Amino acid sequence: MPVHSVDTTERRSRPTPDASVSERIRARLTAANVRFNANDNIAAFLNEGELDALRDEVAELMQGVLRALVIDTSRDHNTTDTPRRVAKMFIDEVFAGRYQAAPDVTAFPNVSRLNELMIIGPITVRSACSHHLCPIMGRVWVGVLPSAESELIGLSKYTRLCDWIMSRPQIQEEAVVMLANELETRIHPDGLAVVMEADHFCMHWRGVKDNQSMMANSVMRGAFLSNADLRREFLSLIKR
Ligand SMILES: Nc1nc2c(ncn2[C@@H]2O[C@H](COP(=O)(O)OP(=O)(O)OP(=O)(O)O)[C@@H](O)[C@H]2O)c(=O)[nH]1
Repeated sequence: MPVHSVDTTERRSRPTPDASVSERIRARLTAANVRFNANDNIAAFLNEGELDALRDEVAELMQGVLRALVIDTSRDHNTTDTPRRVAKMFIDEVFAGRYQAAPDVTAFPNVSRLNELMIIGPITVRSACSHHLCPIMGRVWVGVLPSAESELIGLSKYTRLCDWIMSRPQIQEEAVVMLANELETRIHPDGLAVVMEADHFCMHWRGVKDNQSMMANSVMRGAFLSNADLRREFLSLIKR
């Protein structure tokens, strides 16, 4: 008779001793019941040194992808190091927003009780779609209407936070909402607006091959929703 029964979820999420590093990380996320979609940050579930091991694991699997594509990486000098390059690009560059902790953002109290519209942008966006992992390149504008109780953050931090959120595979509709949530939590403004316009290379480079179309979307919160004049002022200023 077993001394205690093991819940099937627990058993499923427990890695075997020879589990790969990605399996160990996934087991921790599953045990904590934490979502790990393509656009989620999982930095809190990585242990010291695991990013290096994860890079090695991705490189090894990438080698398998090239093999399956019938590319002779042993004799083609251009592709010999491609698996490692791609692994490094995914983990340390284009999807770094999944694996790195949020940037440090110093917040200052709004001592002058500023309550005028601020606009930051255009902030360059580099992201990727979660369907084809093709680039999404675009621009973001942020409008903030602070309240007396708001925290103010440095200008560069808008770009850092935007880059952190965008450096993940995702869809644009979710990206703008995630960015708005992040800014709202940190600034506690009376109103927040985020507008993004971007080119999707899954539409330009492949698929429909429509080079002209882009996507624009916006998130309006608080005063930007309730005050049409404020919304108009923001939208007319970013059009300049
Ligand atoms: N809504 C939305 N769709 C996106 C975004 N990025 C890419 N897509 C679309 O996601 C869809 C994926 O569609 P699928 O039919 O599964 O993939 P597919 O057969 O390769 O589609 P095609 O691109 O039409 O060749 C495509 O229509 C893409 O254009 C985004 O940010 N938001």
